[in-house]
Amino acid sequence: MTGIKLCGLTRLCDMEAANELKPEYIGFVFAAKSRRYVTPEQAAGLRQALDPAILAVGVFVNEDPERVAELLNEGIIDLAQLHGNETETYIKRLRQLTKKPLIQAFSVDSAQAVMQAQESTADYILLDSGRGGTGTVFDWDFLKQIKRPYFFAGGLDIGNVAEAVERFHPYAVDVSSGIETDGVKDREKMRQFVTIVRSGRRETR
Ligand SMILES: O=C(O)c1ccccc1NCC(=O)[C@H](O)[C@H](O)COP(=O)(O)O
Repeated sequence: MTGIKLCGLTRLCDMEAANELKPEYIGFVFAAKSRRYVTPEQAAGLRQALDPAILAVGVFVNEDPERVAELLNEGIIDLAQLHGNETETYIKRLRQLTKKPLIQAFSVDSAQAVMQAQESTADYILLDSGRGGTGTVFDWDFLKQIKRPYFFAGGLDIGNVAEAVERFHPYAVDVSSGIETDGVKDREKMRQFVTIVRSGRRETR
């Protein structure tokens, strides 16, 4: 069954929605330039309100590995998502600092990018359209090449996620912009997104 990651959650009410919907993962964005940025202190508070069965992913862009490891080892997050230009050397360094799992994000703009993603030594790969959290869809035809399980991201929403799951059977789908209205998470869109993925089809009502 395809897993679900609801990314860019920032508020206590988002935790309540997640607890009700039970995605496998939620994401906190620690990239300072993001409008979804949360401080480690905010994330720690939100994490306390989160059902412990749901894994919390920290999203980082070229962050100091020491800082990433600190959040993992303190238990504020369960996995780190590397969403910048992190290299294999960076991953090796992070492995020395923590045993927690890593997700490496790749921007899918060519078949070559997909091949490069497959070679990653991270525990998981995430295929996205670019910088992250932009709501932009990439050319899904590039996914025909891939032979490794992946998080499928980039512009997914309640209108296209059923097709994404049906055609590609990803390890998990990842959404942020598609479950927002006017820049904040929308509980009803979150609910619809989760229902569609779980049932494998679009809601009729
Ligand atoms: O959300 C952000 O602002 C962000 C900033 C920098 C790096 C990553 C970021 N978000 C990651 C995600 O939200 C998801 O992993 C993914 O990109 C899906 O986003 P969307 O296309 O908006 O559904």
